[in-house]
Amino acid sequence: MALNNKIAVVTGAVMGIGRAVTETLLQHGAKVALLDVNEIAGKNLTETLNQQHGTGKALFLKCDVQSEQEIKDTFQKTVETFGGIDIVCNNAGILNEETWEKAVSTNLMGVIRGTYVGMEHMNKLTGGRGGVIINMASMAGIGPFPSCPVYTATKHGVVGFTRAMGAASEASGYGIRFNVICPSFVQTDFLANIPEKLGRFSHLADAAHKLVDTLGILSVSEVTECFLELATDESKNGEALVVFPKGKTYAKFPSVL
Ligand SMILES: NC(=O)C1=CN([C@@H]2O[C@H](COP(=O)(O)OP(=O)(O)OC[C@H]3O[C@@H](n4cnc5c(N)ncnc54)[C@H](O)[C@@H]3O)[C@@H](O)[C@H]2O)C=CC1
Ligand SMILES: CC/C=C\CC(=O)/C=C/C=C\C=C\C=C\[C@@H](O)[C@@H](O)C/C=C\CCC(=O)O
Repeated sequence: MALNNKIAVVTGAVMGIGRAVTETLLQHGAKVALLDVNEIAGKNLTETLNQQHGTGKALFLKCDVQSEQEIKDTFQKTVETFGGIDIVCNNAGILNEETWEKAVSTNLMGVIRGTYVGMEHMNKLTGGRGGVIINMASMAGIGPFPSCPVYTATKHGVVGFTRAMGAASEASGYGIRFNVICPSFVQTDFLANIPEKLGRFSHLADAAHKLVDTLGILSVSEVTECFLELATDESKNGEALVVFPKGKTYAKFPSVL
């Protein structure tokens, strides 16, 4: 699928990986709705992006992915402004083992909300034109990360949900592909103040830092390369693409059938 003139929604679009995904989409000729809780930074970034890529290419919409109503309203506004939705990147996520219910609501439920509302506009069976939904998990969605069990659970949930949606789409004819990216550590503000975010597991912060040293740190562009591959390669559906500094690989899962 070529990205030129496609319409995309990115959650958590103002910082880090989401911002890089947004910039990549714009560079490839797509129009992008940037959804984020950070209104001031979001408006500033969008002004800059429209100067770089052309007026009206980027649209900032304040949205907390914890709210189904805000997701519905902002996706609707995207359709009214740009004329449809072809690509959704459910990227917004947090690390906080203390306020763990907020982490579940943001990281897992936010992805499910964004997927289901995205489908309302994209499903070929209900008048949409199909497209691709790419969710942001983590390597912690493939293997356990002892210092953050709830974060691990949310990311395992995102991987399982995306794979199941890929199979459901194929079986139902939605015309939408569903894929998930599982990066190891990425150079963003997310990695700041890790011990404070681990709550009752803050005593495992040193082990987490050692894992960062062992695995190394990815640049956001290594993640956007994965995004581009999953967005443009029409053969990819229900895939989990794992990326770490040594390279990227499609995850293989045990089959019970
Ligand atoms: N940085 C890393 O090492 C890794 C990050 N990830 C995942 O990538 C995704 C993005 O992470 P980063 O860019 O590193 O984080 P970041 O903290 O740099 O940026 C996150 C963005 O999401 C926004 N956001 C947070 N909560 C939100 C909410 N409820 N609704 C809407 N927007 C919200 C923030 O305002 C910010 O703009 C997350 O899902 C994270 O779990 C996965 C693997 C590694
Ligand atoms: C602290 C969280 C920071 C970033 C979030 C993120 O999503 C990054 C994840 C990066 C890598 C995750 C790797 C998980 C690997 C597991 O499967 C195990 O192999 C790790 C086992 C032990 C690690 C040592 C420890 O933390 O105790």
